[in-house]
Order: sequence, then structure tokens, then C-alpha cells
Amino acid sequence: MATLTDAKRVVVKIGSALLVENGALRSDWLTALAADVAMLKARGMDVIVVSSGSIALGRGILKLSFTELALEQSQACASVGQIRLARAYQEALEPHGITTAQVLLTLDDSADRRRYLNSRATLAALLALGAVPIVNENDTIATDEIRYGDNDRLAAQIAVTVGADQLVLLSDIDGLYTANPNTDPTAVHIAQVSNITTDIEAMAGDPVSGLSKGGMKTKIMAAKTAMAGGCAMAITQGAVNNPLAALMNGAQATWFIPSQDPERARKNWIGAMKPKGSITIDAGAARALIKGNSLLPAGVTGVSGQFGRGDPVEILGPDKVRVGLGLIRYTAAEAATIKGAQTQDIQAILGYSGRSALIHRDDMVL
Ligand SMILES: Nc1ncnc2c1ncn2[C@@H]1O[C@H](COP(=O)(O)OP(=O)(O)O)[C@@H](O)[C@H]1O
Ligand SMILES: N[C@@H](CCC(=O)OP(=O)(O)O)C(=O)O
Repeated sequence: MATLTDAKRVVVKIGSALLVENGALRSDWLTALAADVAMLKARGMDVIVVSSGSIALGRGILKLSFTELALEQSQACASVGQIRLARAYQEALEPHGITTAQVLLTLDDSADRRRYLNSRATLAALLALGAVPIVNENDTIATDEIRYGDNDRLAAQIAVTVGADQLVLLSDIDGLYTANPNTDPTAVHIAQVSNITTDIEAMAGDPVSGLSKGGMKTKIMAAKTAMAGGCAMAITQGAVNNPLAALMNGAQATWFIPSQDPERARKNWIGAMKPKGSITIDAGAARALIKGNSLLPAGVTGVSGQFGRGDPVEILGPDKVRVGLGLIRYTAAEAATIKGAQTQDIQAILGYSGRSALIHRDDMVL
């Protein structure tokens, strides 16, 4: 059985209803949550917070609490609320000596592989620097209608993007039940799910009322994404103070357990992609890759196909036999220009600085 104690990298998703009450921030709750985050960091874990609440806060600030909002009004509320939200996290975490970073993303960002690799690199750099990224959907440019509940799915995508081993959804309920317990008194709590069957999907309903509109449905969708990426996911009660400490101490939750770890899942995901071109490498580079190194331009002897940054390409050995597959960080034209070059010469050749590796070892399967 998974517990939060085992996590090395954890994403925590916080719903609007936990943070905002009657248009105002629940400061005491957030202060306690900051202590929870500091406790996880002190145990050596990387922490990313995905927080909703910008629209709910913005509505309060703009005094639009009792109005049905048009889409652009929701987006305006999000812009107003997001500044307040980010500052609230900064002020709550600062006393613990923790630096916060604001990251605004859309669900589309992980579908576009170039943006996916960029957000992955930025988040990894922030975590390496010890910062806590506070992520929300970039509501101003969200192309779909803003639907509350999308942050469940966004959090799962981010968890997979950064290779988190656990995702915790702090909710207004302590897990998945066989039916919505708010409307069905016979509903029974489910402690663990290792396979999302149609029966499990059928259990998940909408929320009853309030600020959140995603209900269990978006949480089950999030669980599917997380599990496919090798990340365990917990749904637990967030309304109490210090919900993460409570989860560590065995608070009731539903744990969704994946069948593989994040690294294996990522390699399988890359391995299943259809290559858009190929890179031929020399024998020295092939040996370096087998030892676990990234592919540098110096070892490349040929480039073929039309690919963009972030696209999957086949890696061929000197004898044209397939060595592996990876997500490349340069376009086909750039790769052809810098093939055979030393890393320190890339800037002079291209006229701008690029990534040192053509294909990073984390983005490669041999
Ligand atoms: N099978 C179920 N088990 C538990 N809760 C359910 C179920 N089906 C529907 N729900 C509803 O989903 C709600 C949680 O979703 P939501 O309010 O959107 O959470 P959050 O604010 O954390 O995003 C519960 O309070 C409950 O009303
Ligand atoms: N991005 C929106 C929230 C979207 C959302 O998923 O809300 P919730 O169901 O409360 O987690 C906001 O910050 O208001």
C-alpha cells in the first residue's frame, strides 16, 4: 500500500473550495498547508503545488460573487485573482525559507512536444534550485471554456511531465466511494484502485454543489493519466488543517496504484512513438549512449527526415542499425548544421545558444 512517506517527488493539487470561502482567502488553512509543504521538503521531497482559486478570489476582489460570469469575465477574474493567489503562497512559504515560482500552463502545453520539453526543463530547474512551483491553468489564453475541475487533469499531466512518483488531490471528500456519498447513504469507501475499470468509472459522479464543478469524473481522468505515467495518486480530505501531515499519518484516502514506475512508463511512452526522421551516429557515440550518456552533436554523422524540436527521431548506429529512439531538441535543419560539432561551438555555428545535448538521456530509449 502506497503512503506519502515513500514519495521522492510529489505534486499536490488544491481545489478552489479549500482555499477560498465567500470570495476571501482561508489564510489559516494556507498557513498550515505551508507548514505541510515545508515538512515534505525537509524530508528531502521535491514539491509542486497545483492550485486553483484565482477565479474564486478574483470574483471576491471584483465584487462579482453573486453574478453568473461570462467566459471573458471568468478570465478577467482569474487575472485579478492569480496575483493575489501567487502572493498568498509566497507569503505563506517565505517564513519557511522556501522560494516560490509562479508557473501558468494550459492542458495543450503537454500535447505540443516542444512546449512539453520546455516546461519539463523549467520545472526540473526550479526543483533543482529548491523552489516550489505554484502552478495554475493560464486562464487568459485557455482556448476551451473555463471549466472548474480541469486542474485535476492539469495536475496529473504535470506529475507525469516531471516524473513525479505521487500526486495528491486535496478534495472536499476523503476518496472515491462506490457512489456519491452526499446523495447515496449506502456508498462505500474504496481504499485502493490498481485498475480503472468501467465499473470504477461508473462510480464517479459530479459534485453536488459549490465552487468546484469537476466532481469525481475529472479525478478519475487524472488517475488514468497519472497511472499511465507510473505515478501513484491519492484523493484525500483537504478541508482539515495540515492535510498532508494527516495523509502521512494514515488519514483515509483512495490510492490509485500504477503497475510501473515513472521512468519505465516514460521510456515505454517514448518507445511507442512513430519517428519523424533519423540521426546516424558514430561508434564512439553509440558506446557513450549505452553507458547512459546524452547524445551530443559531436557524435552525429548524418541527419535525415523533416522533424521539429521535441519530435521523436530514430537513432541509427554506423551500420544503420537502430540503436534507439529519442525526443530531439533541435530541428532537422539545425541538427544537420551542427552535426559533428563540439558543444562549445554550437552558439558560433547557429548564431544563438541551444541545448548542449541533441537528445537528452532522459528523453531516449535504447
Ligand atoms: N463516487 C464518488 N465518490 C466520492 N465523491 C463523489 C463521487 N461521485 C461524485 N462525487 C462528488 O465529487 C465531489 C468532489 O469533487 P469536487 O467537489 O469537484 O472536488 P475538488 O473541489 O477537490 O475539485 C464530492 O464532494 C462528491 O460530491
Ligand atoms: N484555473 C481555475 C480553476 C480551475 C479548477 O480546476 O478549479 P477546482 O475544481 O476548484 O480545482 C482557477 O484558478 O480559478
